[in-house]
Amino acid sequence: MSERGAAGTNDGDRDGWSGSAETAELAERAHLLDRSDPLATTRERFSLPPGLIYLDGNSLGALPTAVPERVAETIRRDWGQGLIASWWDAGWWEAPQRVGELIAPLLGAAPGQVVVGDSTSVNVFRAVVAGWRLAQQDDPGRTEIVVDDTTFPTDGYLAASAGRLLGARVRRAHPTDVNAFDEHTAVALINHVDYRTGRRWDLPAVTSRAQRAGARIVWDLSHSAGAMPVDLDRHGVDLAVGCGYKFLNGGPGAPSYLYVRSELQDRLDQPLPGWSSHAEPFAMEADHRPAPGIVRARGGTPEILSLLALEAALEVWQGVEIEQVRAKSLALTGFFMECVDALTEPGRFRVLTPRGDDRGSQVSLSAPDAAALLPRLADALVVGDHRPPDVLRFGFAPLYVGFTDALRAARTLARVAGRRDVTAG
Ligand SMILES: Cc1ncc(COP(=O)(O)O)c(C=O)c1O
Ligand SMILES: Nc1c(O)cccc1C(=O)C[C@H](N)C(=O)O
Repeated sequence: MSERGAAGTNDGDRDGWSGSAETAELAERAHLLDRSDPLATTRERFSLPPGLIYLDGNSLGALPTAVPERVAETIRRDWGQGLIASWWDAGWWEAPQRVGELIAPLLGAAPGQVVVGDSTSVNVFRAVVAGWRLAQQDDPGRTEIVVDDTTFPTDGYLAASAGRLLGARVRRAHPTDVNAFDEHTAVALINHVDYRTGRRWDLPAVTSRAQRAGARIVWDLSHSAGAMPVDLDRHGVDLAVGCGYKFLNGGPGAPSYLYVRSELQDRLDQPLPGWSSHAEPFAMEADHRPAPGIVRARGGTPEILSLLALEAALEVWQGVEIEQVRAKSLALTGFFMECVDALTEPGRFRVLTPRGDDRGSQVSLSAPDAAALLPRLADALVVGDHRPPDVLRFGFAPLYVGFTDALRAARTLARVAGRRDVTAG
């Protein structure tokens, strides 16, 4: 469980530094950037421990202030008093579609194409097999599932398992490989942002390459949705999935979302149908008769408590444009890289994240002692994470992280990494 150790104790000097002209200039810029930040006030919509610089929202988003009361009320009133009637009276039964409609604008999806429920892993499986079956309907001769070779592990594991069940060959390919897909490819599963390096792949180009080869495409948007526009409808994406607990702040284990392009829904043959995806769930028929529309992508009983926590969490997006979020995300990550360059010893860290706009909302640095630095950062109230063997990841959630936070994190990093002159004491 190497994930442990990220939560630190609140002690020690957190801001100390020498105050050189260079650092003073960075501080001044951070201050000005925060002052002109149109998203500066959205931080008030979150409940964060005082003094903490939380740079792990790409793994577990922060707690929106609306969530605790909403969940408590759902438990006390709707479960405690309403009991079984709450499935209808409190809108529980429709919640997977209702929460899907709240996420849809963040994905660039018109209504009726997003449903929420089950884990991302489960929906990866659902989408890959559904994509395979859609491809087989058009061309039963296709034999391959292609997975990007930088994928988050769960996607690779599930594609491999789907491959064994379907009798498909599973092939790894790099997302920039123009020959990644061919006449054998039935479905491709690609991560929009590489969880390790923060590199963003070209969704329109990869989608069109896959589709030109006659394949169906499934995007895993876990590290992009909520941090940048993804424009699924505009780019004609077939299927997409993603986590509810990262940039969507739905809480630990929040249900995931599944997007199915409307034109494909009538033909969707998903591998995990349940009574809740049935056209008449309460008819209790022996055979599954798929519901029309996106409901067809549901499974069993929805996980109401976590679904409604996610629904309350999505209130933080009121009045927020995803383009503003992207602009701030690029500015924040760019500023952080600049601070790391200026404040840490040359060569101490290698920046793995692209400096161009082909990046997500995180900065990954490699150093041989990355694992040892993480708890020291946490002790100084800077929370990032570590991915083996040598990567330090810092996620920048633009709704609650500011430029002064980015500078403070870089200064703290410089100090724990041994830069004595960045310590004032
Ligand atoms: C890109 C990506 N896909 C899938 C997952 C797995 O999601 P879950 O464990 O919630 O099923 C994660 C994170 O754990 C992820 O980063
Ligand atoms: N889901 C997680 C969890 O339950 C505990 C710790 C981390 C996670 C993560 O989401 C990891 C994340 N997908 C990653 O990008 O590494």
